[in-house]
Amino acid sequence: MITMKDIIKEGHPTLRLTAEELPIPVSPEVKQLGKDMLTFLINSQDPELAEKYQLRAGVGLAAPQVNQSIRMIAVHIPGIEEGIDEPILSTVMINPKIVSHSVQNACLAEGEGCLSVDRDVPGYVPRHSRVTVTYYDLEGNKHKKRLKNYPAIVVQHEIDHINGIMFYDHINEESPYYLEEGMDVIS
Ligand SMILES: O=CN(O)CCNC(=O)c1cccc(Cl)c1Cl
Ligand code: NI
Repeated sequence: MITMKDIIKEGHPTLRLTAEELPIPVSPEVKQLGKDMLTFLINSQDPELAEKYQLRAGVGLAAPQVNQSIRMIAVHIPGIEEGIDEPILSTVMINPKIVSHSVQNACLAEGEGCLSVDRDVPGYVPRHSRVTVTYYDLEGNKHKKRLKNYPAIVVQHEIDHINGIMFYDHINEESPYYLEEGMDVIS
């Protein structure tokens, strides 16, 4: 199982690489890694397991964060009523690609955090408010999803990772809470 010791931290060169596209269908090893990444997220959101294995909670994870420079991400975004209803989005995306996006930008009111960054980096992270993403699942099926709000933000954070981008690269250095015209602040 993936635990915090498997997650590389900022300064590790792999986090700044552009990850390799994967041939479809993926190998059994890549399939297993994808499943392990999703399981990590589910475990990290379970208070008992998180405590037991000292996991920091995450709603997304990208393969480069476990030192695999391949274009695979996992997202597990719980429903509002934690544990009661279906997660909003729970899947592994292979070769995810933003094929279109809104002109409008959005950011999370609380900013963003990253398991590969052991420090708080305050500030708004401007991203596309809405995205259309194509990707392959672990079985090799192609999908196209239109995302908005929190799921759209999380998927963009993960796709950044496979392109060697960290969330704080987007924060305005002079004025971290600068709000661009028309920016949607998501809370
Ligand atoms: O790349 C994934 N991580 O680093 C996992 C930890 N961060 C989060 O779960 C997280 C927290 C806040 C906003 C966003 Cl967008 C994300 Cl993604
Ligand atoms: Ni991250």
